[in-house]
Amino acid sequence: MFLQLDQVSVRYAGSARGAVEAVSLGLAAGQIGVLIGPSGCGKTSLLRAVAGLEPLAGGRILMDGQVLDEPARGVHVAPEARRIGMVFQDYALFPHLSIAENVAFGLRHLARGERKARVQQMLELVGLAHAAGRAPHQLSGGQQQRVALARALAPQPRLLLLDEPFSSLDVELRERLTHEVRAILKATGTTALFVTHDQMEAFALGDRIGVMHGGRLAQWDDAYTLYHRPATRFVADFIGHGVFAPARIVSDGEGARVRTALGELRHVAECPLPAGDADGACEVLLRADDIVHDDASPLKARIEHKAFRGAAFLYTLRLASGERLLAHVPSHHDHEVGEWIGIRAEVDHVVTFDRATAAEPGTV
Ligand SMILES: Nc1ncnc2c1ncn2[C@@H]1O[C@H](COP(=O)(O)OP(=O)(O)OP(=O)(O)O)[C@@H](O)[C@H]1O
Repeated sequence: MFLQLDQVSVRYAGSARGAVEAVSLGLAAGQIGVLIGPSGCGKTSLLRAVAGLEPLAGGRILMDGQVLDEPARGVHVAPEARRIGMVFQDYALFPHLSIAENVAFGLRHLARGERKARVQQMLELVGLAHAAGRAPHQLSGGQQQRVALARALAPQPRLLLLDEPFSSLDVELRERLTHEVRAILKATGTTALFVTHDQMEAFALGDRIGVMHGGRLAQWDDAYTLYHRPATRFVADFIGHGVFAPARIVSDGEGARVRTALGELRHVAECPLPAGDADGACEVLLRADDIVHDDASPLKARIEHKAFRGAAFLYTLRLASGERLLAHVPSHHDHEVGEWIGIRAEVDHVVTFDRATAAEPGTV
């Protein structure tokens, strides 16, 4: 792995609990990793630790085989010696310097001609060659953030760290820039680690996504696995829309199935089933896209709430038995709150958990 974190912990003075607790992850060269999780879960602290800006309380960080931090052996490579680039939320361009001068800022070690060529190349990469002579305030927020990216990439860092780089931009621009930035990072073969709290951004950007919770890394996987095979109840709850419904695992001559209020679910082979009770009691994750609106279905649910999501409605439904469900329904099926609609479950990945207890194993 190009970037390797082993059991990394960060603890702030005066705080009983670690901001980051024993996090291990690996990122191959050229891969993009994304850390997501609720506010205060330790994403920024972990990113700052990789940058060398926070000392480790334990564990070690390696990049390209070199130990950057290992407190047990007294190793700490200074931030400026790591060749790590950073991009933050608030552009942080120098207001009194032109766009070209901003990009040239970290290139003082290069000869003049080479520096000029690199600046030109970087500005072309982010599509802003025409703005080289302008001042930062003459550019839009999205353009300024592209300059910040060009400035961070110009010294050819070994790793790029980006902390919520799009969070001050509006949704549409954010989505476009997310794709652009991924394309730029891939074109330059840059290994990068992002922090975001936006799932869609994480899915669009990350080759590997880490969900953090209470300082710990709950799961580190590709987007597909994270969504379809969440390792913990917290991850299942945090990613996507869904509910945990009471269910029972039955196993006989026909193989294992999960019996729910929506009928029996098969396709359980991919996901490990919990040990469960002796009688197979468990909870099954039913995502909004597992519940299909079907007028012909004998199973009916009452619409309790609906939220317009563009192409689809997110319906909150209630079965006659009292169970609550969420369903994504194409928005041309515009039913009223209070109406009963036919539904059925179409679950390709059946994910079960032990029946809810106060605390989930493996999380804090
Ligand atoms: N400089 C600091 N001194 C003391 N405690 C800190 C410091 N910085 C962060 N913390 C605490 O460490 C924990 C993790 O904070 P961190 O900023 O890493 O979380 P985050 O996931 O990035 O949050 P957000 O999404 O809100 O930015 C929090 O409990 C926070 O209050």
